[in-house]
Amino acid sequence: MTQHPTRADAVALDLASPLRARRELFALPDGVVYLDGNSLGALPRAVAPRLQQVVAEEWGTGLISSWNTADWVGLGRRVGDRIAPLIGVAPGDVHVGDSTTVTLFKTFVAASRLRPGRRVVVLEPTTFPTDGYVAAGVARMLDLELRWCDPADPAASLDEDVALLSLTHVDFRSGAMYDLAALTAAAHDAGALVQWDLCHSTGAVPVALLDADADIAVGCTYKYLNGGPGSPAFAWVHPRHQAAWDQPVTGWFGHSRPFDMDRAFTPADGIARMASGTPPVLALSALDAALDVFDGVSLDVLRAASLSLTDLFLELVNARLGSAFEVITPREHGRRGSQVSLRHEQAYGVVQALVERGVVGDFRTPDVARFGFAPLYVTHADVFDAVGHLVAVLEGDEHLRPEYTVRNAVT
Ligand SMILES: Cc1ncc(COP(=O)(O)O)c(C=O)c1O
Ligand SMILES: Nc1c(O)cccc1C(=O)C[C@H](N)C(=O)O
Repeated sequence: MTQHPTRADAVALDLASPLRARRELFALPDGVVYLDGNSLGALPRAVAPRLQQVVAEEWGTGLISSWNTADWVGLGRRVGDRIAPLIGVAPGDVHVGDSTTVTLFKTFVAASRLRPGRRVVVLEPTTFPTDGYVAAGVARMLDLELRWCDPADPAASLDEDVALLSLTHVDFRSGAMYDLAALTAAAHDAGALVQWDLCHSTGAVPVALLDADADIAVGCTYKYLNGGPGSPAFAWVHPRHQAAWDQPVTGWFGHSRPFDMDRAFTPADGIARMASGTPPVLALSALDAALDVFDGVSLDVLRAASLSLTDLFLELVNARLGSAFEVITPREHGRRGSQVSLRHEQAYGVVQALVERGVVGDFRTPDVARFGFAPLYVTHADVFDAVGHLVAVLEGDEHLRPEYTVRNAVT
């Protein structure tokens, strides 16, 4: 095998990293190398005390008055304001409150209604399944046509019938990243709107929605934003579309004056009309505390750290494992998110054997081992150790254990 960086080299990179103090903001278990932050982010230390305070004081003592005294009503907007700089938009334009799936339902419907003469919604077939399921449901409901594009060239599917191009910025399986600005421009050239699913980019990859002149974006907050299992998703709608934005779940929290209890629905101004029902205050509080870890972090520094980690992983895999795996993540920086995916016939066994050794990645059917590199808490030493365990798993045939022939893990 070829020469490769040593563990001392990896530690030196960690010591030189401007983010080195950030890892201490997370409560990671000892002895675990956590490379699954692209599925569920680690726990920031600030979350438990904040939840304790919200439960005991705001809920327990403040009771109903906390809607006003603790401004529970404005919590979603405040959290949205903290996500805004991470996706390159202005504060006041980000809604946080529902699951990604429900948010996508609202945005698919509202976006299609902005282009009434056009009947086609374009998606890449490699998208995360929920995006496709929701788009199909909306297409059935509104009598639209779903058009699956060539993932390598989504722009080729655009024509004068397309209302919306909806793409996932970073692919959940391969970690490949689309050129957000170029594809936004291509959609606009065809007279279509563009929606970006930012689940796998927000908090790890700089996103510049306003600079790119995008129309709509949706993303979850439990991956690189570390909001915790099931934390609410965000939605951004370009201000030019907000006045005409007509989302289908017109509940009282999206009303301009909810407590007037009017019979008629009058949507709130701006992005606030994306709300439907009572916001998930405990989940929003956890997310609010979790976002502290991004305070003072520049997106360029975050990106440099992410690329340094994925570069090192790729270099070590290449040098120490040769052709044992097919790397399905693009090697060009401009096309790579913050994960590396390796194809192997026994990928499930590989991932399970690694978990046994304390290295947590995940498996995606049928043959992909996925490793996410959350730049705020994954270190270069983690990367070095993970590859060492990967080598040991293959050398010891640990991935071939009979118990791994049945796939029974859900994540
Ligand atoms: C690209 C993408 N979209 C949507 C989702 C999921 O939606 P939800 O948060 O509703 O489970 C995921 C992951 O779970 C995802 O990776
Ligand atoms: N949201 C998840 C869940 O509730 C359970 C297990 C995994 C997830 C995920 O987020 C999966 C993830 N979106 C993926 O990229 O595969």
